[in-house]
Amino acid sequence: MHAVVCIGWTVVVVILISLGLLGRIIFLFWFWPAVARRRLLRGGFSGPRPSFPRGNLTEMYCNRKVVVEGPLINARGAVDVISHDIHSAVFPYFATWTKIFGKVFVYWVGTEPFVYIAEPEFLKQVTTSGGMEKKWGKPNVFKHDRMPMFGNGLLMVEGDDWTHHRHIVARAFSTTNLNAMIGMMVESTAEMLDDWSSRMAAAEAGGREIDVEKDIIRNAAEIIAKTSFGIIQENGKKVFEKLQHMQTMLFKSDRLVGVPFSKILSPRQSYEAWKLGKEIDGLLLDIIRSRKENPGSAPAGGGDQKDLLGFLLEGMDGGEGGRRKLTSRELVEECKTFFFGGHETTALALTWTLLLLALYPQWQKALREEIMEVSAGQPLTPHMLSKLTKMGWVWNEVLRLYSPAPNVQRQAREEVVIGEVVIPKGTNMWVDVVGMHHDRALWGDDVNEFKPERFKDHINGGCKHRMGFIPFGFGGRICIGRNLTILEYKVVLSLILRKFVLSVSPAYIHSPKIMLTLRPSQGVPLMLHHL
Ligand code: HEM
Repeated sequence: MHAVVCIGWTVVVVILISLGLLGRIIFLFWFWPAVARRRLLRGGFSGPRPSFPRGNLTEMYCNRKVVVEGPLINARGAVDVISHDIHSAVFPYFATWTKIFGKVFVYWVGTEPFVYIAEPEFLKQVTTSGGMEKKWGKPNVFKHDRMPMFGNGLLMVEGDDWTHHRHIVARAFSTTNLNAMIGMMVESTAEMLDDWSSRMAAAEAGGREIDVEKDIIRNAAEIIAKTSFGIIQENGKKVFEKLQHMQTMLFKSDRLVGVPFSKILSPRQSYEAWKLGKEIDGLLLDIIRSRKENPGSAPAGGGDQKDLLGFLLEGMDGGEGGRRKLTSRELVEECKTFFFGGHETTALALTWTLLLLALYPQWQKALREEIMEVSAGQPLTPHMLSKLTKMGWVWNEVLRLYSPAPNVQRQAREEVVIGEVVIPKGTNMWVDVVGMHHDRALWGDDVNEFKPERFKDHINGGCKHRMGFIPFGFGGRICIGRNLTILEYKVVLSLILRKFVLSVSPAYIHSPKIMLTLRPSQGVPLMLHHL
């Protein structure tokens, strides 16, 4: 009798728990999205009709056409100038929807609503004006998905933790600290250029074709690994190989982000990303532990060079202003954030630049002359780099046309009200950086032309709105690595242009594509000649 009662109660408890779970699932994935949709429509937003459970993902990915232009060299052997009008190639769905719904509308990633924004004035009003910034955090849907990559590093933390991390990390990115890293950048790049030279020695006269994208990414990964956590040893190499592997894995499963239980749909990828995350954390913790035990141990190339981790540890030891130190776990997550946030973006800015300089030899010549004049073949110094003005214009124009970070996202932590417009708590925001950087209304009729001189007299390139040019994001969360990245850009580009002349290979196919970042999906084969 007693046993029967026990079984009865167990069944009741199991049923209640199941009903509770079912209720929560229905609330999260059906009821809340339905209410949010009604409120957004009532608040004046239009947009494509979503379906359950994929939202608008089917239109976004399944029917997707990748626009490929090329080959670049026409039948007469002459270079055809390729089009930089890339918005409809990389975001065909947004290009179609903006024609129907305008520059602000709502679309759905699975059961998650996203307000699409390609209108800088609207962006300004909802994010930076009148204390709005505090109302926005990072989308939970991406946070969970990219946890093994960024953890709770600076890119993802919010609130007081963000203020605390940003304060500590910013000190590591001071000009003095960054300048001390030039040696490491030169060292890695010199190895890459020596490799190019030896590959050229084996080639026939007339130059050698090299897919610069792969090598530039590898070089940038090595530089960021050295400058972040000082690694050159086998242990360190393992870390960055695993980090790169994890990035590929997470991108593959990215396609189902926002769809309920998507992790269960790709269990192998989720498990492997988790496992890789654990291995990387373990290796980084070892590096941190040994650096804490031997604070004087030099990173990378030895001597008095320091990496970002070294500066973070040093800052912590000061126990500044009674602030809490970063824990070892937080340091691991910052190191991963530097790696993921820092290497591919910088490498892509460099890769697109090499392509554009190969396409526009007059600019290649102008930059080479500037470098020769400023450095006269001597080792690069911070002072020399600061005098590379034209290179600065080219840098900005590349970031405008081929922005490595093609979008920025946020999620409303509380209700956002701007006049008649109401954005419910929990709604996400997707800022289309590529869309704004290619908007004729903001830049004029030459919007899709490569014209670095537009930055000669205007820091904003003559864009009609202050927030229409945002390669590094906006507001308080603007990229913390932007001074590091321009330094690396100038060092690597100067070393390449001092040694090689670049032209476009007939094999190049112009096919930019979004893979988290904006990448040349078919690589960038260039013809290299010694100067
Ligand atoms: C061309 C190169 C780069 C581009 C285009 C770029 C772009 C961006 C953008 C758009 C954001 C804002 C993200 C948001 O608001 O959600 C950002 C933030 C960030 N970037 Fe970069 N980045 C570059 C290089 C770097 C480098 C070299 C590092 C570090 C080594 C870095 C580390 C970060 C971090 C930690 C944040 C988060 C800042 C915060 O939320 O306080 N980035 N970056």
